Amino acid sequence: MTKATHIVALLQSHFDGDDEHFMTVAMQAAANEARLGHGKVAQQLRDMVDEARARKKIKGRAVPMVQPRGELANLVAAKYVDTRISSMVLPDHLRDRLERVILEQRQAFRLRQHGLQPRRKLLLIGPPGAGKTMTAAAMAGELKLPLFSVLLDGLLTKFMGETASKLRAVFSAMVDTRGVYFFDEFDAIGARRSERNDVGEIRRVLNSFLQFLEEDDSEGLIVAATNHPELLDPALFRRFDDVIEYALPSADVARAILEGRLSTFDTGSLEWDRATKEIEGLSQADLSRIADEAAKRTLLGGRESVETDDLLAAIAERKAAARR
Ligand SMILES: Nc1ncnc2c1ncn2[C@@H]1O[C@H](COP(=O)(O)OP(=O)(O)OP(=O)(O)O)[C@@H](O)[C@H]1O
Repeated sequence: MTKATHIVALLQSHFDGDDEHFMTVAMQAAANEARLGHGKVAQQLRDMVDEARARKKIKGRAVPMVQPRGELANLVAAKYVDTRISSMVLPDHLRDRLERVILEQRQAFRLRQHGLQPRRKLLLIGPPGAGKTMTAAAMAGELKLPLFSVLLDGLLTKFMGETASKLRAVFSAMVDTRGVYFFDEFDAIGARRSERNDVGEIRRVLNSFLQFLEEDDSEGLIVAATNHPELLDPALFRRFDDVIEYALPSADVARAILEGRLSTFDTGSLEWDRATKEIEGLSQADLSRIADEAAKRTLLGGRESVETDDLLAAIAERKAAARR
């Protein structure tokens, strides 16, 4: 058993907020356990101290990334978000996959203790407005991590080699600051290597990305998203831990999105069947806009309940805008 004096010293250093002394005492306790022949628990204590020290080192080096400085300021936009998976309307299979990533991240320490790696490199594919960006935000919100959106305009320059070095800066930031790093419109980076293009720059960028992704063992999440998976180099798919596919909403999902956004209104008299017939082909993003538009019509009409005509007019307007 660990000596009572160790427990007293651990408590004392905990109350004093002296992390270094806390870890020294923990190592003394480990040595004591080893002397008593309790090799397994001794090793467990040492591993925990090593892990805690590594985390501290990472934290200690952190740039205050909410305002990225220097070159990084042009490469990533940082923010804290409070989006949740529960605020998304998702088919069960998709919700299960996203929750699995979050669970693995939350239990990362336990997994690593057994030599297992949590899922942390995700590729999201699917049509525009289907919730890929919202997913990246929800991951950040659930894990209480900052969301770093990589700015393609800052990253992709016409000068050979410069983009690769900027990409390196983003990947080093991942080591310094744990967060969700979101590469939207990822096809701009991940297009096929065989594609002919200006002076081979894109090919070079892709090769760098593949290399950085492969070497990366930071603790954050890398989330790449594209509406054009067919343009991606096949080599990319297997470098991600998970490729998650998004689709336009089913009638049930569509109705749930509308109902969710209109939840502060009375929707009791809405003829849902008439409305859902009209929404085929519209995305989750279209539906949230439609709900907002119907809500405005209701409010400005001085009513408390949304009428079918409010919704049908909002749908027609959205479809017309999409055709333009
Ligand atoms: N599953 C969902 N549940 C509820 N609302 C959603 C969902 N997916 C998307 N939305 C709504 O649509 C908006 C746009 O979605 P988002 O930006 O995540 O789409 P995207 O797939 O990233 O699109 P793009 O490829 O055009 O960037 C969200 O801000 C949200 O209001």
